[in-house]
Amino acid sequence: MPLISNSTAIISMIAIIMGVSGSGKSTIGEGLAEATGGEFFDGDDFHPQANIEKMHAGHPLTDEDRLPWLERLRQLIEDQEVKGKPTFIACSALKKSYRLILEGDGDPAVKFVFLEGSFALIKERLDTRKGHFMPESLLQSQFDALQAPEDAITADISQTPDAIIKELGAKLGLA
Ligand SMILES: Nc1ncnc2c1ncn2[C@@H]1O[C@H](COP(=O)(O)OP(=O)(O)OP(=O)(O)O)[C@@H](O)[C@H]1O
Ligand SMILES: O=C(O)[C@H](O)[C@@H](O)[C@H](O)[C@H](O)CO
Repeated sequence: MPLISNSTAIISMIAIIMGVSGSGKSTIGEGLAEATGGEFFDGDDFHPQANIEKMHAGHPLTDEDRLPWLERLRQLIEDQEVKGKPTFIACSALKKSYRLILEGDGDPAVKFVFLEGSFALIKERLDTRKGHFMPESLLQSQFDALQAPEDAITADISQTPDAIIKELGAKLGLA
């Protein structure tokens, strides 16, 4: 389902697909990358192992835990900007202060895409997800930490993945 209708390369579009655990960041980010010929990165791959182990043990991360992770993701963003390909990064980016780190000094290439959904719907999805390190028990702490962005592109996650990808492709100017 190619979204880009012409061969014009999208220069430095870095979309941070954000939201609580289980909101669909990886599913949608991978789908957008596939649909646009862009690149997808799972933010979890940039966590220190200690963070993964802490979450797996059922403990929420602190601002201090997340700082090195966010700094590594900012470096990824800067590395990707020179490639001139659409880039999609799954990253919870729960707080405004985290988003300020990711967007550097107001980097115009960075766009936040907020996947919005209810606790009940996301809990239901996490209950059926298998083989992931993140326990469903941490979902409330994710909502507690979430500071919804005022100026992000948003999508209602009660839709199907395909419908969300199509909607976001258009909102990102990729269709
Ligand atoms: N729009 C959707 N409709 C139905 N199921 C969905 C949708 N989006 C994602 N899912 C399913 O919900 C679960 C969570 O999705 P996903 O792992 O992509 O979320 P995530 O935000 O990346 O989670 P985490 O932050 O914990 O890695 C998966 O089992 C996925 O298949
Ligand atoms: O900021 C955080 O608390 C973490 O990054 C979590 O969001 C996990 O990365 C993700 O949800 C599990 O895969």
